[in-house]
Amino acid sequence: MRRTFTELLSGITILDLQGSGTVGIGNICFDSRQVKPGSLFIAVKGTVSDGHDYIGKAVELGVSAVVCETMPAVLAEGVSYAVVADSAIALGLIASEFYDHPSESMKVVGVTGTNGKTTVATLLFKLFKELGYKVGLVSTVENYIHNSVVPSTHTTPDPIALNTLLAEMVAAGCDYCFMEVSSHAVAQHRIAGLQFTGGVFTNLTHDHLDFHKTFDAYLKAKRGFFDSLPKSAFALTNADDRNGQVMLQNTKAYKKSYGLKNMADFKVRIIEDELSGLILEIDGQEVWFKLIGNFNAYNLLSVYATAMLLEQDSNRVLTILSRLSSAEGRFDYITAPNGVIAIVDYAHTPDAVQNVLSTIQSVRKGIEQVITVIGCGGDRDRTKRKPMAQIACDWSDKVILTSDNPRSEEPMEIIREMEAGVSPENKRKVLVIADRGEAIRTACHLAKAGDIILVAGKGHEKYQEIKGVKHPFDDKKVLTEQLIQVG
Ligand SMILES: CC(=O)N[C@H]1[C@@H](OP(=O)(O)OP(=O)(O)OC[C@H]2O[C@@H](n3ccc(=O)[nH]c3=O)[C@H](O)[C@@H]2O)O[C@H](CO)[C@@H](O)[C@@H]1O[C@H](C)C(=O)N[C@@H](C)C(=O)N[C@H](CCC(=O)O)C(=O)O
Ligand SMILES: Nc1ncnc2c1ncn2[C@@H]1O[C@H](COP(=O)(O)OP(=O)(O)OP(=O)(O)O)[C@@H](O)[C@H]1O
Ligand SMILES: N[C@H](CCC[C@H](N)C(=O)O)C(=O)O
Ligand SMILES: [Mg+2]
Repeated sequence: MRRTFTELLSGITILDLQGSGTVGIGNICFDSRQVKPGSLFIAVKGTVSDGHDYIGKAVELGVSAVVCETMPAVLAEGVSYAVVADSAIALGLIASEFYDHPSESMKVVGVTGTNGKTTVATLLFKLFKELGYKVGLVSTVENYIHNSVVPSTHTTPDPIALNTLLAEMVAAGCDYCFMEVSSHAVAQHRIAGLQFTGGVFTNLTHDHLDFHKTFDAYLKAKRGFFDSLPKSAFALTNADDRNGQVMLQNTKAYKKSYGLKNMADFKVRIIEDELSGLILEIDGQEVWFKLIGNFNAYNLLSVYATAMLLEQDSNRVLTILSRLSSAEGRFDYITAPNGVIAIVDYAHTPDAVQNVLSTIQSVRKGIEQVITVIGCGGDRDRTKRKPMAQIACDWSDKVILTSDNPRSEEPMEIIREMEAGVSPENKRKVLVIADRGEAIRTACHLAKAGDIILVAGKGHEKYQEIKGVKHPFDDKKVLTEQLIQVG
């Protein structure tokens, strides 16, 4: 794929151009550490550093052209430079152009919200595959190009990685792509230039305030996704979420809603919510689903509604959906030979912890203990720590506070911040064991037949990040080894 510099900039206002606009570009990049000779380097301002500081390095490594927001004081001979108002937006548009607008050659549906994105996007991916389509998936757990897995690094990748993936999906003949749209991705314009057929909103609760600073800024980032949808797209919102309507305030897309409580275009009624699954009434039909918990009634309904908006057959959709299991590490449970039930769940926000624990309360028989093992991620929203610990204590009989991914932080410091959320009357329930493996094993030793262990926060993750090193770690593996040994 070789294009001229100005061809790649089509649709972008160039504020200043120095050098030739017709220079051929063989590759695009935004990281000086990945420059290949003949590339176009796009300088983006980041959260840690500023790509503009690496223009000199990129030029040394042989780039042919540079896109930036301020013209460098010294220009290298034979290199072309274009100044644009926002190079993060330009990066998205250039990446789409470079890969021939792959999002326009498929039906791409984006899913955004604090919790449930992976669950909804993955269910849609599995459903549409079973309906007979070729499908792509962009998600926190894994990306898929129909049957081939591409490891995931982010919930929503950077624009170049994203358009590369989408182009591969188009090349593989995919009809649909279901993708998670994180608030970071909207704020950093990772999705600029993509054409969506539809957008789905799950819910908005406390998360990522380290990055967005205020809840209002977080809300606006999520809403930005719907603001950018075209008239031809659908915008499907959760009618029961406090911010469900606000999300669609400015959208040009046609608005649809789903819900359990409030008036909505797509409605569901919970008939039964048990450990064996959910029985829901959707569109007048009673259907059993493998997924567990009230919150999954929302996820299933949004998947059903999306399929209806994409004009699929209602009966086939419900039949297939009823057979599907959830994404890996989402209410993933094992029953040990000694009768202990252990659940691994990716709950890493206060709302998710509350949802998963209230689900456990609603399905438990009565006398058994609920033992929760929980930590909070380092270098992420610190204000989640207190409420997550508080909710864990309020809804469990015993809580083991431990480490999640401490990243660069001191594990015990994070745990101390969590402990501040433990009320005096809950103190007796709490144990502190910083080593996550040890914490899980202790929970297994404490549990008796019928007891329920919840290991929250890391779900599918196969590593634990401590001081910049990712050590192999798998909650479910530790549980399985321990419970089979104990049992
Ligand atoms: C906070 C955040 O979102 N950071 C992302 C961001 O990095 P950054 O802004 O810190 O970049 P930076 O280091 O300041 O560098 C600025 C620019 O200079 C360039 N640079 C830098 C150094 C150098 O030597 N040469 C060079 O050219 C960089 O390539 C970049 O273009 O842009 C990078 C490239 O796209 C991302 O990899 C990085 O994700 C980091 C690793 C991350 O952990 N992100 C998380 C918080 C994230 O994005 N999470 C969301 C949501 C999760 C969810 O709830 O599901 C996600 O979508 O995954
Ligand atoms: N609709 C929902 N409402 C509230 N909580 C939910 C919902 N769906 C899932 N959860 C909870 O949130 C956890 C994460 O779910 P999921 O991975 O689907 O969300 P996500 O939005 O993709 O998260 P992330 O932002 O980390 O990618 C689940 O393990 C469950 O505890
Ligand atoms: N995508 C989420 C993942 C959090 C998972 C949790 N295990 C942690 O490390 O905090 C984030 O980047 O905030
Ligand atoms: Mg996700």
